[in-house]
Parts: sequence; structure tokens; C-alpha cells
Amino acid sequence: MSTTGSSPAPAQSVRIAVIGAGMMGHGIAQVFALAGHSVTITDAHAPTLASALSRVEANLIDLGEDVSAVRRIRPVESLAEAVRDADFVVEAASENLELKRKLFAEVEAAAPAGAVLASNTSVIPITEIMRNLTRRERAVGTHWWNPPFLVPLVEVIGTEWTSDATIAFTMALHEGAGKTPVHVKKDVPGFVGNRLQHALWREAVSLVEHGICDAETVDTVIKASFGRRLAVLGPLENADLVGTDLTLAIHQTVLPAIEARPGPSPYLETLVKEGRLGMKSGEGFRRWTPEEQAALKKRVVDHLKKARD
Ligand SMILES: NC(=O)c1ccc[n+]([C@@H]2O[C@H](COP(=O)([O-])OP(=O)(O)OC[C@H]3O[C@@H](n4cnc5c(N)ncnc54)[C@H](O)[C@@H]3O)[C@@H](O)[C@H]2O)c1
Repeated sequence: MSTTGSSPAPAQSVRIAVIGAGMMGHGIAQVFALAGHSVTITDAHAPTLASALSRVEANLIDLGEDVSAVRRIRPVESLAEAVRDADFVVEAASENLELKRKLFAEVEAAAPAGAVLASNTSVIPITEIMRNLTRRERAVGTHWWNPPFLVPLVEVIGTEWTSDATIAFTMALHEGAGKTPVHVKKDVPGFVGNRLQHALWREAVSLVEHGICDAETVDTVIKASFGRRLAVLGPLENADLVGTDLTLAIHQTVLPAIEARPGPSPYLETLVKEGRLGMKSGEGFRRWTPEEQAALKKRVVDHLKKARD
């Protein structure tokens, strides 16, 4: 595709290359394959690459989707071979700036000159990842959410160098694959979704840190109140619903009282220092038995499937 010309129409079948076959990468490959695109996928960890197709297949069966879509995904050991004929490359390797920079240097050397190059980083500015590329007008962020085949949003992030054609192609590609792409116009850390999410998490940790309530209560308050509405009523829709005047009055009282420190909470730092790492160590903010962990994960997937249907 041309990344410099006018907005291209979304191609019928695009050649996609996915770098990283972990939690996000295999799911992204699945979405594109299900949309009819041909996909190559690569991973530096051989067992992860070897299990990619069986994980996609299991997902498709569980979701009641067309299992034959898995045949459109081709696992490839070499990154250069994976991207050689690609129209669109999406990187979903580990969240490490130096690694991502190194990967995109390799991608740029091997991929076609017109291919769009995307990173699925959660929070790292795309500008930082892509600044050393030669053709930065075709570099973009595509921030998916986990699991990629059940959460609709993809944030499409442009840098100061990204061309309009690159944004248009990327938006159309993801919309065509059944996702809900949104254009993030400035490349800020955390983009839009994770800035909003972690503004809430900062206050959640602070409430526990200051003994205002325990961790379970924080989660109950959210799930049993505004969390119920969030999927159909965004905060700014809600502000308009109750009135911007009431919103202003609330902010005048509440904002001076809520957490505003710029760094992470010392309470969170202590948890990590003490090895209370959450479910993987059996305890974080709360204790988790293996049964409780499994039940929570199942609740989330069941809820997302219901929302999809
Ligand atoms: N997990 C999430 O909820 C989530 C959501 C949105 C975005 N992301 C982002 O997506 C990216 C991937 O996250 P994940 O959760 O899938 O992680 P993951 O650890 O499950 O997968 C990362 C994969 O990258 C592979 N990898 C590492 N170095 C590589 C290299 N040099 N070449 C090829 N493959 C390499 C690893 O072997 C691993 O399989 C990260 O940037 C992460 O921040 C994650």
C-alpha cells in the first residue's frame, strides 16, 4: 500500500505479519485470519511458536467460530521471512523499549517498503519505539485489549511523522476485521485507555493505602455501581446526562481530596517488594486460592462473551 498518498480503501485480503505469539499475538493473528486475511506469525521462543495454532484453534472452538480460519495462519521461525511479503506488520513482543526498537530495525530491513508497521505496546509512546526508522510515515501504534478476540477496542496512535494514509489504512483494516478502532491524535504515554484506567487504579490503591476501605470493598463499589453502567455510558456522556454544572460542583469538592501524586503508591511498591505479586504468588491486594483465580477468570470471559453476543 502507499503510506504517503491519499487514503487507500481497505484491501480485501491483506498479508499480515504478527511478531510475538504470546497472549496478545496469537489472538491478534486469530482475529485477522477470521477476517479472511493471510497471516504469518513468529516468536523467538520456539515452544510458544509451536503452540500458536493449537491455542488459536482452541479459542475458535470455544467461541463457536469457523475453525478452518486457523489454516490462514502460518507460523514462521525467522522474523525476516515472516515480514518479507507483509502489507501490515504488528509487533506484540514483550513490553521492552530496547527490544521493540531492535525488532523494528530488523522489520524495516526485511519488510516491503510500503508495509505499515504497528506496535501493540500497552503504554510506551510509539515515537520512542519508531524514532530510528528511515520511513517513519508508515509507523503507527495499534493498542489492542486482552483478550483481543473479545474486547472490541483498538487504539490507533499516530506520531508526528505518521501519514494520513497510514492512519486511514490501519483504521479501515481493523474496522474490516470487526474491531472498534479509534484514532488517538497525540502520542502520549498510555494513549487514552490506559490513562483512564490507571487514573482509576491510582485512586483505588490510595483508598486502601489510607485505610478508607479494604481492597474487596473498592472492587465491590465499582462493580455494583458505575461499573454496571460503564459499558453503555461513558464518563463524558454521564457528565452531560447529570449536567456539566453538577459535574463542576462535584469536582470542586472531590478533586482536591483525591490522590494526585505523580508516581506509583508506596503501598504498591511494598507489595511488590514483599513478593505479594497477585494471583501468580497467591496474594496481592487480596489472597487468591487457585479455585478463586479460576472462577474469576471464567467470570470475565463469560461476561465478555455475553457482551459480544
Ligand atoms: N496482556 C495484555 O493485556 C496486553 C494488552 C495490550 C497490549 N499488550 C502489549 O502487547 C505486547 C505483548 O504482550 P503479551 O501479554 O502478549 O506478552 P507475552 O509475554 O504473552 O508475549 C510476548 C511474546 O513475545 C515473544 N518475544 C520476545 N522477544 C521476541 C523477539 N525478539 N522476537 C519475537 N518474539 C519475541 C515472547 O517469546 C513472547 O511469546 C506487550 O507490548 C504488551 O505490553 C498486552
